[in-house]
Amino acid sequence: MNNFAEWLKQPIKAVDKTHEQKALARQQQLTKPPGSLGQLENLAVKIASLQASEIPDLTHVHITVYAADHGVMAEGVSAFPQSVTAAMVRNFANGGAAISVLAQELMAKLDVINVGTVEALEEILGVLDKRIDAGTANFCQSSAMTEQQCQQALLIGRDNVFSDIENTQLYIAGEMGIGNTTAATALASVLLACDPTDLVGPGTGLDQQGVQHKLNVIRRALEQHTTQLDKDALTVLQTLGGFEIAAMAGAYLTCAKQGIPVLIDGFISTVAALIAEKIQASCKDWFIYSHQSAEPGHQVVLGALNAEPLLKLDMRLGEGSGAAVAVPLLRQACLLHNGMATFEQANISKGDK
Ligand SMILES: O=C(O)c1ccc[n+]([C@@H]2O[C@H](COP(=O)([O-])O)[C@@H](O)[C@H]2O)c1
Ligand SMILES: Cc1cc2nc[nH]c2cc1C
Repeated sequence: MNNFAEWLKQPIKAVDKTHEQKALARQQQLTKPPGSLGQLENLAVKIASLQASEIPDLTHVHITVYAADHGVMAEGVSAFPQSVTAAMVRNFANGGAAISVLAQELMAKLDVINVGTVEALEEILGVLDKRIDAGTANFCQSSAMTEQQCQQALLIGRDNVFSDIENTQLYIAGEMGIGNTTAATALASVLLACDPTDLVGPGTGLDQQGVQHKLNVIRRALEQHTTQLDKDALTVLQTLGGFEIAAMAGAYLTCAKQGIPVLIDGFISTVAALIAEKIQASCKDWFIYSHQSAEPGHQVVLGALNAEPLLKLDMRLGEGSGAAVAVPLLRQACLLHNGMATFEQANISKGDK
């Protein structure tokens, strides 16, 4: 049995129902009309049960941005050139990207991992070089990844979760990869058995004509790989995915196996969550969905996962930025849960009902 197969077969950790009940009971005792903190109550209960704790705590957030390039960029599927992926890796490390700014404010640990940019980057302080290849292959011509590459990418995500697991109270995976909305759209349309028209969108900013071309490219790829795409989720991932998408799926599965709550970001991150869920269904018990991105397919994928995103801000940046923006809400939900007085403590009547 190799490393990968052993990891894959490890079960997903069961969520602690006792702490869910305890947290629900506490919410009923806090000095507020029951339910008046709305979704913040559900969030606190969810985090308390995922952390199996009476005092849910999100001081230590681990954010990892996975960056990679996509062979399908040869078909002209993005408003931006491929070189932006590598340039943004430098920007993450220099502190100038949105996620760099947000992570600093949250006092989160920020990792940047190069899983496969076309450009072989110089050694950059703050960037982990785990480059599998110079981008994936163009999935209009062949499978995006070999089986071995796909496994390697999943395990990069696994290893990143383990790298700071003792300190991690919440994990966020972000991505950077010009062209990756094409890969994510193709993956989701296969995994959800829907037409790519229902999912395809502008990504970084294609016009209507560009979106139509992107749709045609995706259709061509789906026709080319019909036999492969009829197989399991791992084969679908290998055929149409990206290194960063596979790494995120590997990280999500590992969090769910080890019992670490995950805050999911935008469209591409949610497609990685869908892949993880297709591999081991109960992993989604560990997921919290931060926001609904402006990319039209996101709503569809969230719906398929029965997910209720916390925010809808028309963001469509990726990098884990939407998830980072939602962290203060989660923290405030925990603060209220832990810090508010009970009716008994404050000597206030609970009312008749
Ligand atoms: O997170 C999202 O919902 C999202 C929606 C659209 C685009 N993006 C980001 O934009 C890049 C992919 O867009 P594109 O048009 O090059 O496929 C990639 O780096 C993503 O992080 C991200
Ligand atoms: C500038 C830029 C920054 C990004 N961050 C995530 N995806 C991105 C795409 C572009 C184009």
